[in-house]
Amino acid sequence: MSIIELNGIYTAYEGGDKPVIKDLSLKVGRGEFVVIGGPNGAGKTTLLESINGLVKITHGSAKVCGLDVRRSGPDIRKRAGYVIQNFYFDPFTPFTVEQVVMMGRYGRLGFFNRPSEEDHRAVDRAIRLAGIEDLVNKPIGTLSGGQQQKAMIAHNLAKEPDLMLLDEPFSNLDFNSREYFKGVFEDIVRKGTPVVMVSHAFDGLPDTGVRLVVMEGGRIISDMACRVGEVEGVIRKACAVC
Ligand SMILES: Nc1ncnc2c1ncn2[C@@H]1O[C@H](COP(=O)(O)OP(=O)(O)OP(=O)(O)O)[C@@H](O)[C@H]1O
Repeated sequence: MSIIELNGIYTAYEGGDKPVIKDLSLKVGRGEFVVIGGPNGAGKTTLLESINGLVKITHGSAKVCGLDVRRSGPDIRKRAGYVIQNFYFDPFTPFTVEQVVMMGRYGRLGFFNRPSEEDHRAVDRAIRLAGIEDLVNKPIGTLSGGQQQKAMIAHNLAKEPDLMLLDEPFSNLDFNSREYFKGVFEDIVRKGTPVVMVSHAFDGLPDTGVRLVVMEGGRIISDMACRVGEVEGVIRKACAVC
């Protein structure tokens, strides 16, 4: 069964006169690691936000986790992790790192319910996995860009999502952290959860082989499986536009 099933979708921003995504079809199943590349403005972020219902789909059909995206955006967002590109918290944001990671559980437990033992265990696991144990009591807005990014990855890991959407998740991370999180994402895929990662420079490609999707002008212009060792050659061939 496909986790993502888009058929001929068009999407437009509020007030935008032209569609950004045009006649795009994409199927992603369990255990797939899909990397989306392409030039600035190609529609990569818009595609992620079409998948989780944040951008309006005007034509075509879209199912994610078995739900109709046009009707069930909020439910899909409870089940899909989404690490946003270049997101920064205001320095005065009144939440600690641990609270932000716990918010990843709210889709399961509801805003007003008390976290259970299981929620605390999931949060502890995510914090450990992201290597931010020393930051848990710090106000999120006082952290560096890279530390905030790790906290947001932890927030999405704590969610234990059915699908993980990542928008340039390595942009603020140093080399060692990139290598480390690449392994974390590979592990999610190995356990069956599909990952769809936007990576402008095809950065942080997993060593295990990957499906490379290249976008330009709101369309997919290339979609191919690519085994370990083939990545560079495939990118050169597929992505003269990048
Ligand atoms: N909130 C918005 N309202 C209107 N148009 C938008 C909005 N966000 C993006 N766009 C437009 O949609 C198009 C695609 O943008 P998008 O951010 O999806 O591209 P991208 O491939 O992710 O680019 P980049 O590599 O620079 O992040 C661009 O022309 C952009 O101007």
